[in-house]
Amino acid sequence: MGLTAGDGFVCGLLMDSAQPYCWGNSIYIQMGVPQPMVSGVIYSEISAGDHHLCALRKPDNRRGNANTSLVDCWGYNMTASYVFDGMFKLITAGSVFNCGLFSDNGTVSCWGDETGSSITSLIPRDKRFRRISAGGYHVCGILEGKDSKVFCWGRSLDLEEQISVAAAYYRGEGSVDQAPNESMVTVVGGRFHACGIKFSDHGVICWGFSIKKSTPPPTGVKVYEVAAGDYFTCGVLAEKSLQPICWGLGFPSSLPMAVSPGLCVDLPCSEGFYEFNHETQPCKSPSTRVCLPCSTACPVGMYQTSSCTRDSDRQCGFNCSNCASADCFSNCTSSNTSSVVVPVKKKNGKFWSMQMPVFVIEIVFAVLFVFVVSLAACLYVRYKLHKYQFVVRESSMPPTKNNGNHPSMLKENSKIQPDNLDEIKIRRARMFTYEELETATGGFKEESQVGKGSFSCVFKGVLKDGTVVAVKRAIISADLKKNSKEFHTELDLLSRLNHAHLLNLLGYCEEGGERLLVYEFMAHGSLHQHLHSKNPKLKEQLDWVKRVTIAVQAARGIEYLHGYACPPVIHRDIKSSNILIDEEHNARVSDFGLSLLGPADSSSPLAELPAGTLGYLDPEYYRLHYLTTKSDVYSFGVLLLEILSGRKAIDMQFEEGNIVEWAVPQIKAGDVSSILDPALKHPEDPEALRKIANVAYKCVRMRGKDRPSMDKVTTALEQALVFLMGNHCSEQPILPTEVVLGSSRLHKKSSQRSSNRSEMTTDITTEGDDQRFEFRAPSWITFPSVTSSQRRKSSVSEADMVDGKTLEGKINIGNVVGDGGDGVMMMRCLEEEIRPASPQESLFLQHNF
Ligand SMILES: Nc1ncnc2c1ncn2[C@@H]1O[C@H](COP(=O)(O)OP(=O)(O)OP(=O)(O)O)[C@@H](O)[C@H]1O
Repeated sequence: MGLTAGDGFVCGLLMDSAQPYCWGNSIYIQMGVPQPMVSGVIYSEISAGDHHLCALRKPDNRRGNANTSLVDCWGYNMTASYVFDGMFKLITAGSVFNCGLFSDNGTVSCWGDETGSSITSLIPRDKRFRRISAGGYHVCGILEGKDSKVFCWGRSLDLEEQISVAAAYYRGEGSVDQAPNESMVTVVGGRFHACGIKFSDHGVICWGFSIKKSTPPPTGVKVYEVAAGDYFTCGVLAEKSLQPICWGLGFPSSLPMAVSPGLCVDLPCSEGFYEFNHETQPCKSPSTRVCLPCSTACPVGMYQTSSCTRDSDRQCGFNCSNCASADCFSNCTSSNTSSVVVPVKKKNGKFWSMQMPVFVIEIVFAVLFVFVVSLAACLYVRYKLHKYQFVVRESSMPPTKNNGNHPSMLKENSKIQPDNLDEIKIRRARMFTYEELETATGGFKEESQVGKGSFSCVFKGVLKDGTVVAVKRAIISADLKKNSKEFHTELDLLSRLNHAHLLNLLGYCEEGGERLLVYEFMAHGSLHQHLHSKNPKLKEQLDWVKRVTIAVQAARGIEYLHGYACPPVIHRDIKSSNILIDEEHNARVSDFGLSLLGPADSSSPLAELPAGTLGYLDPEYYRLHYLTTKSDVYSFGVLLLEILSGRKAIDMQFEEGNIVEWAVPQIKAGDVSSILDPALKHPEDPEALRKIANVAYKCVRMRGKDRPSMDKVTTALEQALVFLMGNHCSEQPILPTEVVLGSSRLHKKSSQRSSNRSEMTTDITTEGDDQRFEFRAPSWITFPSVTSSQRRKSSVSEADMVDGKTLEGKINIGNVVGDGGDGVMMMRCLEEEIRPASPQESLFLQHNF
């Protein structure tokens, strides 16, 4: 194979040096010729897994190793040279392993991550293969012999278990190692599925698991070649067009017009191959042709009608007088049971004459049906619109600040006046002209640039009225559609959300191809810049208290997204560069470009293709597309480890480059001090950091359902912060005022909380996530908003209830504000912020909760 691709990278064999050359965006496979590379070595074949590449060396008879195979691999966990007794015919890569097929005896040898795949221990030693193809955690091969049946093996128990958990999002008859009992010409492997081309009719057949929204494999078409991606497969249509077609999920949307089923080689084709003659003529030179391998035998139940010739493959036919398979029955007509194969033209003619009236009736019926349904739909929509307009006219209430912000109201309004939808959604954000922002940032000059993301550059700017802002300008790419999507997601979400620890959107600009978002300027940049700065002073600026405060604040922002926004929002890209720090070192969660509105019930996950940042990606989401709010919890766990250790989520300069794999064993062993950032002095009492490390460890558990929810994480972090600060710091509020505007979910939450009170225990940092007591921060951390006030109220009473004692003594709250004076004031604030629900809002609440 001269071209192969892994996760975010592609490699090809260079024509001149016959060495691999890679490009793309992978931290494991660098651009260029992979290193280390032995000079002068040439390769015959390459194959790439998720994060690795293997290349089969061309045999070098001069070195006397004629009967050995040498394979060089590079990338995650695989960089080494592997030597095997015997010659490999081909090599093939799964996600985390590689296999080779020996040419002399058809046996297989595999190497790589055995724990993830069990591939080596499951190799069928007694079987001989003609060809093999590996997918995610399995290998399928076509067995030698007349039958050409397929045999697959390999699995990950862990994955299988996860798939069964996520069964609602996968479909499939069984696991991928249960191949259908069919003779096949070729087979390929995806992540949890495999597909093959059937011998009988060259149609495709797939098995294993696929994601629910996947499109099914094509039927009734012949294909020449197939290739598989993680969750999709593509094939080249054999008969007419040589057009590629894909099925499954997540395949490329723009496909080339026609694809040659092989390379053009000089005529004549070698023995066992036939010339591929096609009207599209894939080969330019008249003396070259694509040579395709002749099939070696006819499948069971068929017999040879003509042998392999120079320009045609072996032809096989069914014996219609003795059909034993469904394929045979469908190929033979009842009127012709004695003949071997019914001539196609005759068969078609008769078929059409019988079927035509039926088709005509069906089409007339379908047209009538569509007409009636459309008419009914139009009448229904008209009726609804009329009703809503009536409700609006009836409503005497002018749009106040709060009711406009209410998501439910946005929904209803959008139904009433579709033309005003955009206006309503982005009502809080001001529209800027491009010129205004260009002036504010000095023409987007380089010195104004404060950061750069994958899809945008961020500039510092000063508006005419003196407001300092950050202007995020989407990098103008050919894919304006993608830019616009992320732009609108962020614009839409930020316009609806409002929380002290979410970055505030001030405005936007959408002119021509330009997409700009205007935010409050965060004077201290991102948490990433602080934690990973080469400047030790910048690192030290965030001492332990500041770091943990930032963690608490970020957790609150995310908790708001999950628990109080309606519908809940899954951020999908929680990482240190998306936690921004303002002048007073308060944290704001930013970058909603990838966010999704989740299902109201977090136990029903979204099947979304993975997006996010490597190192922070929830494995369950990454592998299974199982996306819930717990995916954000995983990323937040990685962020906590980053805060504690000062290490990047993935840092290949360390032997254990992945922060989770490095830190979790140490936390589990109780050795938290060894993961703490050496740039900071260890605190006198490391208990608080130990608690945070435990929270982080729970957040990064493999299964989402074993991770705590964000509200529990926040509670535990707040408690740790109190431990960390001791008495002396408790005089001043360290967390700024939260402002949470109306969310209907709120009402449910608070009532749930009060009804749950009796079940609550003390600490999520102790084992067992069902411990429900939500310890809340002491009152000097002010919560004059709805959520916060309610929390505070319940916290005080909950704290009072633990073991019948108050917790004051235990945690030494210091200047606790009693439930008297300030508490009353806070409740008044609450009423001012959230007015009583309007009739429409009440209706919405009743309807939804
Ligand atoms: N409001 C802001 N104030 C100050 N600096 C900001 C602001 N917003 C972003 N930045 C800086 O710009 C950088 C890039 O931000 P952006 O959100 O575009 O990308 P990212 O999240 O780092 O990367 P990606 O988009 O690839 O996930 C941030 O890391 C931060 O340093």
